[in-house]
Amino acid sequence: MAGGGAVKVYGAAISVAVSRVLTCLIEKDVPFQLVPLNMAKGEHKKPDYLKIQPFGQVPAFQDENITLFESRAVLRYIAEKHAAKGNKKLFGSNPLEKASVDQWLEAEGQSFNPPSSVLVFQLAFAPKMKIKRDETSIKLNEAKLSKVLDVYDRRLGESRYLAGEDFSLADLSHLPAAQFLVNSDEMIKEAFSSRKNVDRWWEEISHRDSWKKVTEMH
Ligand SMILES: N[C@@H](CCC(=O)N[C@@H](CS)C(=O)NCC(=O)O)C(=O)O
Repeated sequence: MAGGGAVKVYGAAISVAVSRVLTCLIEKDVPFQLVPLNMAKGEHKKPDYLKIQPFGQVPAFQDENITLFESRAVLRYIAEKHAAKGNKKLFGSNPLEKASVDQWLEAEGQSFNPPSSVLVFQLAFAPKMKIKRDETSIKLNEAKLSKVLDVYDRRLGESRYLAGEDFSLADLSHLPAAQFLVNSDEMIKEAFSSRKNVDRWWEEISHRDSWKKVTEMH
């Protein structure tokens, strides 16, 4: 993956926000180096790391002398900087297409992510960490996620992907959390598969080569 001048991504591929960035780099054919951090030992809270990710989270991203954080901002940067490389359709090609990608990328961050991130923790990580599941929170967030999926199902009845006819950053951004959810809970798997258009969309995006490569790194 790495080559001379490769960009650096700090964190582990298993992390949702890190694998979002890795998928984008693979789609764009941009060589990268994954720099592991030992989060169990709190390396993400050490002063040196806080200089590049002041919130003490992963990923942090480094391209020559610039550093960035916030995975969705990093996606936009990679797609703009490497507009002529790899998948050229990830971030649209005119202001209106870009606005549509941005709109659905915001929907992922503002509407899909809040319930999904709670559910990923409760259903995928808490059991491994031997933390007791919070059933009330699971029910509440499953209901919130269902409402979001209803909106997606209607939208995906009108267009092949969320932002239009091409796979974009907006679809890509959903992959990591959605994969944890459908893998770890039958009810959520059913919430995806019982919605015809969401089901078709999920089958299509989750089988992309870029995403398969990232899941192999998990
Ligand atoms: N909004 C941030 C979220 C990053 C985030 O939540 N990272 C998690 C892992 S997926 C993390 O570092 N958690 C450890 C912590 O918050 O201490 C982004 O998209 O980059």
